[in-house]
Amino acid sequence: MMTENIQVLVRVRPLNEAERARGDHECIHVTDDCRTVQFVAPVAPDRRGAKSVVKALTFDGALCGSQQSEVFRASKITQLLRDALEGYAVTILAYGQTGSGKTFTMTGPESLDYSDAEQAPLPGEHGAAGLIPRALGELFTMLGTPSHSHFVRASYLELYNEAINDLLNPESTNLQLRWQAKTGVFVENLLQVDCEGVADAIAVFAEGTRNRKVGSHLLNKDSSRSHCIMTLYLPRKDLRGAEGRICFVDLAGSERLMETHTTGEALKETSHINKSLFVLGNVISALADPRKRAGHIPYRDSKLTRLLMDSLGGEGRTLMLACCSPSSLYLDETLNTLHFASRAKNVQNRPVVPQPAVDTQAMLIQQLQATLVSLQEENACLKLRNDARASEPAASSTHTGSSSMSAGSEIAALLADVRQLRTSNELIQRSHDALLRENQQLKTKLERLEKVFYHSEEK
Ligand SMILES: Nc1ncnc2c1ncn2[C@@H]1O[C@H](COP(=O)(O)OP(=O)(O)OP(=O)(O)O)[C@@H](O)[C@H]1O
Repeated sequence: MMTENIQVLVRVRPLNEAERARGDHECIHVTDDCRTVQFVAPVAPDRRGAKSVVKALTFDGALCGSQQSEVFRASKITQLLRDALEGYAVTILAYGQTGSGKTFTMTGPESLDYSDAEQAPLPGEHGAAGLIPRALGELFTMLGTPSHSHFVRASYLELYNEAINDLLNPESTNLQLRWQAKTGVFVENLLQVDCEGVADAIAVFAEGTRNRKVGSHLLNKDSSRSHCIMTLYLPRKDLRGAEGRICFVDLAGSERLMETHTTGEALKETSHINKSLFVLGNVISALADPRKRAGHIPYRDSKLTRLLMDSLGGEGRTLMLACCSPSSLYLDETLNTLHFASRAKNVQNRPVVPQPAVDTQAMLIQQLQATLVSLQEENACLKLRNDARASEPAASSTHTGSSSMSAGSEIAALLADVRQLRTSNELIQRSHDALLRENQQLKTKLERLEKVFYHSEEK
């Protein structure tokens, strides 16, 4: 099976007003090759007294500035959407310290108002729109409206204090993670909304974004307090092939409690955020290390990593957007992000389009149904011919003795055919019903087995 490393793109935002006013300087720099990030790393003083050294890390891409269209291009979203339409599970994951620009990159600036689903700006209307609205626009440009090839359904969840909440149905909280052979890990009872066109998809995105938990602290006045995942499911209309999907993950940012002066409920939120990011770091470290890769990977230590199992070392295709602040004040956090991103680059996935299991029962039922329909048609045809013959004037049927004899025997033969067809219709109908019952029993049995398997896995 082909392996493929997680793709990593680094985005360095510009210094903000507060940082400039404070006199912070830029401590990282993207070089002209648009792949390398240079930074001044502190080291223990050497004999000549030097305390820092210029280092560089290379990624699949690196950019700075505020141009959203550049991020869209560099992320190769069009190709990723094509992959998802083909049946792959694609994930785009924004990672970085609080205030580093994850939400700006995924959604857009605060000035873009998604608070009213009806009035939400459509992609193309605003150059500052982030990756998600742009990807929604691109998807429907590719599919056309209405789409003839795929259905599009969307879900939007947040992971807040280790509880999964449905952002499209705010009453639906603390949802459970389940597992089944066909889909792997999934969130039970998570609402999936049909999107017929880009306006529907943007309205869904706006509704979920409005319901996200946002808080304010010293490093970011609109800080995400939860990890959010918007997923587009893309089943084919002809029911052939696997259902692809594309997930947009906007992680909450790690933060230093001392600096954000966090207390009370916010302190609890931050501890949960930091803990799940810590587990994410452990999972990435284990997967990035060829000696540990084959051993135990601690996915089960947090819901976030369980949700991302397929994207990290699994069968999906993943792009990580590592967001960084350039401010010298946050050099430590930025170096953490860059080293995390560098490890993530070594994580290998094995992207495959899952082959739908061949359901022989279903195929047999389909064949029987087709036979039944053609027999019914034939039957109706024969009946018509039969009725027509029976109503023909007697004169014409008694034209000659022998022709009357042959017509009579033909009718008798036809009636025998009809009787035979009726009998075989009934037999097919009965075996069809029996197969349906058997199929239902097998499905119930399979669900029971999956539950047992899932519970034993949980233990
Ligand atoms: N590339 C950029 N260009 C201009 N402004 C940016 C850029 N990235 C981020 N910003 C601004 O910086 C601030 C923080 O960004 P954002 O809220 O996206 O950070 P975040 O990483 O999502 O933070 P948190 O983890 O706390 O939610 C916002 O005011 C945002 O508009």
